[in-house]
Amino acid sequence: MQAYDLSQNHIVMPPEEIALSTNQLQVFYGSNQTQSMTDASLSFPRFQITALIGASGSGKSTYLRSLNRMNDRIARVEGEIMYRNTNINSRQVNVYEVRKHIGMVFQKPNPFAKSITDNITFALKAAGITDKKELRERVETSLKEAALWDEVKDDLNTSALSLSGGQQQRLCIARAIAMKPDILLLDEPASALDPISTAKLEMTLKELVKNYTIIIVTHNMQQASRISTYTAFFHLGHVIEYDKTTAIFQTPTMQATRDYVTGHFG
Ligand SMILES: Nc1ncnc2c1ncn2[C@@H]1O[C@H](COP(=O)(O)OP(=O)(O)OP(=O)(O)O)[C@@H](O)[C@H]1O
Repeated sequence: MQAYDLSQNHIVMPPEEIALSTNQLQVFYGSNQTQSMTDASLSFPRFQITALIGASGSGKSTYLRSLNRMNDRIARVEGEIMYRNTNINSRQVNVYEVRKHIGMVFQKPNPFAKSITDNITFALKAAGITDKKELRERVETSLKEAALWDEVKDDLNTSALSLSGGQQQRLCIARAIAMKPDILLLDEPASALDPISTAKLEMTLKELVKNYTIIIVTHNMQQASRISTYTAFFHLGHVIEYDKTTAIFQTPTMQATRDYVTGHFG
């Protein structure tokens, strides 16, 4: 692979209101503390979709998972993660509170082996919501927001495992937004889906971004350019370039970005 100068980068500060930002985020894995993320400083604009792109192993998931402290048990994460004027990477901050505000959807749909309703109410009940009417309303609202309601409204008590992969992934989105988060993190949410389910998921994300700030890891560059406003390009644990998606794909500043988006990478 061609060696790029990793000390150089091009990172813009979006002019919009910022929902979440990281300052010099560094991640170290394992007993020998291998550094997998170096000084990632990015700001994510509110009510926009930001895509994280880069080759396999470039650190996209490592970075994404750090944002709601999913790496706590497997890595040492240094640096600041600023959310509502608080550094949520501080040990004093309760991770369960963080995850109420910053929800996550994973690569493979992972509904619980429970009914559609129970998938959504499980975390709500654990958070102390017991009022039946409120639970019913939250189920309906979140399924509508995740564009799944019309397909499942007559089968709410059937097993979530009987849904198609695309429906399961939208159920996982519904489950995440039932907690009324501010920010949704999605780690390659369409990688296990067929093109029709992928298109439906993308349409859902375009609707959701009216109410949520979305950060999505994707391997699919067409997907990044279809749905995101901003894109960050990662390489070997470094953020090389962060800019408007149109700039990243049409007029990238850095050689590594140019090579990656034109398929001349490696
Ligand atoms: N749990 C872990 N323990 C040790 N090293 C890890 C762990 N998870 C990731 N890494 C390492 O961190 C680096 C970045 O991996 P990461 O999964 O974040 O990249 P990625 O860009 O998301 O890749 P992919 O697109 O294949 O998912 C890699 O070198 C990987 O081996």
